[in-house]
Amino acid sequence: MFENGIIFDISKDLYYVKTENGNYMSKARGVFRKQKFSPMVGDNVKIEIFDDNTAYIVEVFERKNEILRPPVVNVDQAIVVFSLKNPEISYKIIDRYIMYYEIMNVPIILCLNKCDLIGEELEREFKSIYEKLGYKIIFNSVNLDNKKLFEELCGDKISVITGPSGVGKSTILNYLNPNYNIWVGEISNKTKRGKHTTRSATLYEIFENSFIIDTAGFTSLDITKFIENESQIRDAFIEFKYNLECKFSDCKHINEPSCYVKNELENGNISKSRYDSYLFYLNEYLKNRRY
Ligand SMILES: Nc1nc2c(ncn2[C@@H]2O[C@H](COP(=O)(O)OP(=O)(O)OP(=O)(O)O)[C@@H](O)[C@H]2O)c(=O)[nH]1
Ligand SMILES: [Zn+2]
Repeated sequence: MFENGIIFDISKDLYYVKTENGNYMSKARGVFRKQKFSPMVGDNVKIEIFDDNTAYIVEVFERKNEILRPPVVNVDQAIVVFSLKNPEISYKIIDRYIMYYEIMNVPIILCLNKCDLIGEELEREFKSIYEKLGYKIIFNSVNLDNKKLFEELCGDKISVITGPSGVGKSTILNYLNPNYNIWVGEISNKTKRGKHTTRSATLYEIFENSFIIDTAGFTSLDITKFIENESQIRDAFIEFKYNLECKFSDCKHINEPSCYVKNELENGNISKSRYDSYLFYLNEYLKNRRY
């Protein structure tokens, strides 16, 4: 019997696959190993289930994308959670997350959490920088009921939820689904889940058919490893996309004459904090890259 499903967890060489009819613990056919191909969390797969209840992945369908941190494929969006108080997350760090997911080609939703702790002025400053970039922004706190909004944004999608430690990611997930950190379901072909030590990323079904991956934050060094060239950094700042209007088509927007970005910076249309982040991460990359 064949069924299609999605890998929601991996432990050693066991793949946990959710299909319409249940969850199956599967092995991968040897052919994948020979091709040095590893099925990943988020993969859409075909499994073959035998009478003795063993299951094997026989086919992995084409991937939409693949991100490295956390190691997941077919991600629809990243929800970047941060706070401006308790902890006070700097714009530079927010920009690091944005940059990373832009480079990974994953749509971004910003979630300013703990809104109850910040005054109007700080909120206004934040809005003046980030609203004009065009990212969806969720203003959230424990006092606000944003369940519907999250449901709408996450419906039928695989979302990564990420952000620095302590900003309230677990609180959000628990609020959205009080069972979120409990095992997602029974395994149809085994009674015990078995030892589960090498967990790297797990899809949780936060709402029906809406998966979320909770992931810890990352450091800037992690990012430098994934960047292949400096223009990727420039292009990750989406308001710099007017490259064509710079005199030089490969303008880095630093010292070049007739630079649209520097012009916009002077006019106040591009935020100084964003431009500073760009210079900061560009320098960091140039310092750390391996030749
Ligand atoms: N004032 C306020 N505090 C909050 C809010 N949301 C969460 N907290 C508190 O912030 C602290 C950290 O929340 P967590 O949900 O554990 O944060 P996290 O992002 O999951 O942290 P890590 O597990 O370290 O990644 C807890 O003490 C929460 O009670 C909020 O909206 N307002
Ligand atoms: Zn320029």
